[in-house]
Amino acid sequence: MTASSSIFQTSVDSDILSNPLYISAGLGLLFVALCIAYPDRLIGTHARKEIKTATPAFPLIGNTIFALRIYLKQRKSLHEVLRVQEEDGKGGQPVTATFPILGKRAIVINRPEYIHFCQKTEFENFIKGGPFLRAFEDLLGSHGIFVADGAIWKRQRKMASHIFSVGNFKTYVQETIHKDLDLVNSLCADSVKHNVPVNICDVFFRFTLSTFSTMAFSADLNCLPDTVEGLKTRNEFADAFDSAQLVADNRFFDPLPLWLELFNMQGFRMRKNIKILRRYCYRIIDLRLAAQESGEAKGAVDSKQGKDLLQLFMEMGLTREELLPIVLNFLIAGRDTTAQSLAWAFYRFWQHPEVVDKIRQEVKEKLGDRKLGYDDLRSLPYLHAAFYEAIRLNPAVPKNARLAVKDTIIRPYAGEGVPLSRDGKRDLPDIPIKAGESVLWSDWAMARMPEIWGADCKEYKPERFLEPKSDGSGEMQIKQFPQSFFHAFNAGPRVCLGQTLATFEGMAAIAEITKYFDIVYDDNALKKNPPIYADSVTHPIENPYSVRFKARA
Ligand code: HEM
Repeated sequence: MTASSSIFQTSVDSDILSNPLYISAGLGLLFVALCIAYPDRLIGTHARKEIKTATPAFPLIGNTIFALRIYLKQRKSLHEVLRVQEEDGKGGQPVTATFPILGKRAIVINRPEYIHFCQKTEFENFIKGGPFLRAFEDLLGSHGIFVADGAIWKRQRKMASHIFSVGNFKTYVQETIHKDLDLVNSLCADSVKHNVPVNICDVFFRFTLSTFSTMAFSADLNCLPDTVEGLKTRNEFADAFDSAQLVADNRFFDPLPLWLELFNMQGFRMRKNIKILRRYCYRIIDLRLAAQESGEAKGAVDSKQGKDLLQLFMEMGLTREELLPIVLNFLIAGRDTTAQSLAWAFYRFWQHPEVVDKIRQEVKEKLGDRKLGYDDLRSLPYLHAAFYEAIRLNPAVPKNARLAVKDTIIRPYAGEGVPLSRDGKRDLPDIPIKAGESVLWSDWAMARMPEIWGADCKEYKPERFLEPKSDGSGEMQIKQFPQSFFHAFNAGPRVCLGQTLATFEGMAAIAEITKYFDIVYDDNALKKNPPIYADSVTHPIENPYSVRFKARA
């Protein structure tokens, strides 16, 4: 090449580079090429042809708008998951979505067969990981049982399992729950006396907070009054806890970096809530530390009823600061889940008064004037079924996710004991998943899928949980579904630790309240304004309802 032609060439190049028309055309071409390469998925993600993509999906941003609508509260998360399942995953098929959250790709696995694989067959490969840390670390710490993985989680689980021993149930747990139910009954009687309605959802929250803090921390928080007047004192801890959970849940759908919370309302709210919660929990911990020093920590370390949860963790040598997230993690588990389940159950009772009649009849026949004891759990199958059916339709943890540690193929029929679809069909594909991507499921959506629960899945039918005993007596017993089928209590090594406690507490509360009182619902209010869920980590009622009570003769 001659010197003149090279000078000529350079000037043409620089002309192209400085000509806005050429630059725009080049960028336009690049954009079109990228849109062709990523027609319905987030830029940089791998194609996943085996599974359908959730709608709406756009070139380069994938399903970001889907997540943003939930984040901005324009759509309700559970309804969106169900819509995607019904429209894009017809017949209960898996669906996938890409967005700048949950490892850039989530695969919706709303089927027991997939859940079994991720929570049992390859449990070690599907962890809580980054998304949970991002949402919860400032609130629940990185070491709390709900957030931790691996050895830290295992240690906490082992330690906590001690308080759920049968011995503990037959003494301390049973006694504490009935003591608090006596307070609930006095409260209901007081509302009859003054003929005033009571926010029953609030009463359940106070009841479970009171019983759990007594059982786990031997702390009386004075949050459960025995008069209607007492309900006027708001529970600062509960308010802060509810608000913090709403923020934590929103973070799962927030595509922006978390440090922006330093400057926005969401961050401000969270910091304020955490301050209140810490103050409250430190009160519980400091009371114990003081009692220990003065030798007064009697109930907590009494060998007859076993050590309470706080004592068990203290003996691990944890500091005051390390104990804080443990107290919070267990409070969220012990308070919210059971209280919300009871609030939804009593709403179902409004829709199905015949269920209450059957519960009363069973309780009268089997218990007479006795209070429900741990040994009675098996002899009240209808009450049990009525509570579980309410939990099926309104599970306390309505959606959940896990992160894949390494590349794998999710095989829906791997291994023994895999629960198959209702008709025993093998109708699901294998799903390849890459390290860092997420699986997502919703027990709330699964409860509404005919492929899992049959054509009447959306109806409240306790009979679903009943089957005849095999001894030919004609008596009924509670039906045992595989964990990944009736999945409201989770499955595999991380199955709910408090299932028996929650079952006992819920059944005892329903038995006691319906024994002594008729519940008078405000039909007009409930028809006009039926309970809807708030998008949260658990499943609270956004618009709690009130009832009146009438003493039964
Ligand atoms: C109806 C009431 C309840 C329901 C539906 C329920 C449901 C669940 C679910 C779905 C999980 C799994 C969460 C996850 O891993 O992401 C879980 C875990 C757990 N639950 Fe429950 N729960 C209930 C009541 C309770 C109660 C009363 C306690 C008492 C402390 C409790 C203690 C726990 C604990 C400690 C875990 C963590 C287990 C682990 O990760 O190893 N739960 N529960």
